[in-house]
Amino acid sequence: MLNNCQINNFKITRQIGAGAYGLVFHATDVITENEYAIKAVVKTAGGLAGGVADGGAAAAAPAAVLRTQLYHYFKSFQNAVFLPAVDLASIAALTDEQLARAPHFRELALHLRVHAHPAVVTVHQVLESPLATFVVMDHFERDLFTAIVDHRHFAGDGRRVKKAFLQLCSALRYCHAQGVYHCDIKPENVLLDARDNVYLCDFGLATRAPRLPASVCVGSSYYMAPERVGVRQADAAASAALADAGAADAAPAAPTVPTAAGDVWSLGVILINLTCIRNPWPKASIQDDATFQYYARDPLVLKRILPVSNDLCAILNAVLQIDPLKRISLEELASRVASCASFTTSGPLAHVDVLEPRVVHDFVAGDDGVALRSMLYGYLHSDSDPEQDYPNGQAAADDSSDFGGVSSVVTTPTGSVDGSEQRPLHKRQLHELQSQPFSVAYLQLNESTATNYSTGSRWLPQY
Ligand SMILES: Nc1ncnc2c1ncn2[C@@H]1O[C@H](COP(=O)(O)OP(=O)(O)OP(=O)(O)O)[C@@H](O)[C@H]1O
Repeated sequence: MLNNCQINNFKITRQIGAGAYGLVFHATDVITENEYAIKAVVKTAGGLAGGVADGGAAAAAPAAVLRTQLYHYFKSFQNAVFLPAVDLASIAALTDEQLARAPHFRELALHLRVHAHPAVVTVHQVLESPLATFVVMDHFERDLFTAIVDHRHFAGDGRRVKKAFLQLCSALRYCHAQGVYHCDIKPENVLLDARDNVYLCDFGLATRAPRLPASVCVGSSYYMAPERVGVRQADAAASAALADAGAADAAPAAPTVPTAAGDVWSLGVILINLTCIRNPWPKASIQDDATFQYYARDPLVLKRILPVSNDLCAILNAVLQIDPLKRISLEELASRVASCASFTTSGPLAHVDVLEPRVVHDFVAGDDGVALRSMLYGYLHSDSDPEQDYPNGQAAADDSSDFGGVSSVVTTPTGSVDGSEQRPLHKRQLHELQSQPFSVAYLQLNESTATNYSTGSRWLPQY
């Protein structure tokens, strides 16, 4: 419907995405013919449809509402608008107080703090209109989910798996070093270029809080760490029982949990996706998920439910530590994956190349060596990163303010949302979902609120 509308020198050619917070379009620069993705983010404090204050009426189809508004906006200017660009550095430098007054810049501000890393999608311009902010980014044809599941792109190539994974480790380590925690690491939020380089995107759930209260539930359910799923009474009791039996590493519920460790867990699930084309469980909850309960009792159960080698199982056990304080660091994870000789018990990934440091360097440096220093951050800096160290009993920099007091934010594995229910988030709004073919809905505003959980995914574990 917005095809052939033009913003400055960018001609919109088609819509390529719709999420909780905006619409994404493919666009071509009419001068250079370069391709871009342009994300339109609505400029209201409540998000796409005004938040819960409107009783959910406008929230029925937020993407459609924005699309219609944009249609009329462009039409009133004969389909060509000329918009001022906002200085990127000034957005990145916005303080929390300023972002509270301009919440539509929040995701962008965090993204801009880390987009210098070659494995993070680059933002080129931010254009302001009265209706929406338009974010002009690099465009990539496919995401990691499509490459893994639909194209089986990684199924037979261990070096390709390692390249993608090591680049992700490097990107995430860079984000954490900049004090940005993604909180929604999943294949749908990783884009892929024709040379198999990966690019992290969608900082819509990112936060600068190094620790979050254990009651904050944020992320996409398949990829959420157990401490992110939310500690409820029943889980705490089950954990305690397991701990009493000496059967698990389960720790008693902590008041806050390290945010970075949640991202590391999600990477562990992505490693399973890349090597096994499966997810281990729909949700890392002892109470709600029988498979995860088995895993909590015996981590070696991974070898029974997935075709993983002993080597990979050991790595996964180090990543998927139930206690976030015991989880492996990103540096160690990258190093162990680089030197892993076997991912699976049989098939093409049963024997994979052990990577020499030079090859790792090439993989993470990118073809053109752009921003080599930041790319290599995770490999060349041996000094510990304060954001990554979580000694027991450390004074908690507890901060759930990024989540607007809302304790639960869960996105769909598909990355798309159809807006059947909404709640405020990041002083914008959430959510969603249910009717998508493999969506997961899970909204929990506090411990007493009923949980709504459904799934029907291509990712469903097959044992
Ligand atoms: N740079 C890009 N190149 C190509 N496609 C993109 C790009 N950025 C986003 N997309 C597409 O648009 C979709 C939605 O983008 P994004 O995830 O940033 O929006 P969102 O509103 O935060 O979505 P969600 O609520 O589902 O997380 C993505 O799943 C992806 O398919």
